[in-house]
Amino acid sequence: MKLVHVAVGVIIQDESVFLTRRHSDAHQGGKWEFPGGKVESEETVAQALARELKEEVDIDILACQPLMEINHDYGDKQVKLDIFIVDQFSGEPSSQEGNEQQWASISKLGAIEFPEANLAIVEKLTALYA
Ligand SMILES: Nc1nc2c([nH]c(=O)n2[C@H]2C[C@H](O)[C@@H](COP(=O)(O)OP(=O)(O)OP(=O)(O)O)O2)c(=O)[nH]1
Ligand SMILES: [Mg+2]
Repeated sequence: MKLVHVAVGVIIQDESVFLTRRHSDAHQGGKWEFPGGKVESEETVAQALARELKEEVDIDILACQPLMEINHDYGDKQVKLDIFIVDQFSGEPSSQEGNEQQWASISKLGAIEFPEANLAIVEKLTALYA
């Protein structure tokens, strides 16, 4: 089974979070996600998070805090998500890879289609911020 370690950034501003939509042909395609991606072998999780958020949404992280870690088995792929709250950054997040994007109110995250592993993230964000 393929195991992937993923750094994930919950970019928060004014009680909303920044989401991008996964390409339809990607794993979990078409679903909304928090920007992020695979931790490369020579990187720390923090380095991977900074690199992915720069590449995918063109922001520089000024401060982040660990939120939670989720291990999830999709059947075809096992993921370990290392999730961080990113509440201080420079630049305005904007999808660099042509994906759809949106700022979504934390109180309305329950209505958005995420990959299954994200359910626990939505629950925690709702409890903390909504
Ligand atoms: N970025 C991100 N990935 C998520 C979330 N929820 C979730 O299950 N995943 C899964 C989907 C993918 O299997 C994996 C992320 O891997 P990825 O393929 O997007 O990694 P990457 O950005 O490095 O992209 P690439 O190497 O394929 O170009 O984690 C989420 O909220 N954000
Ligand atoms: Mg990615």
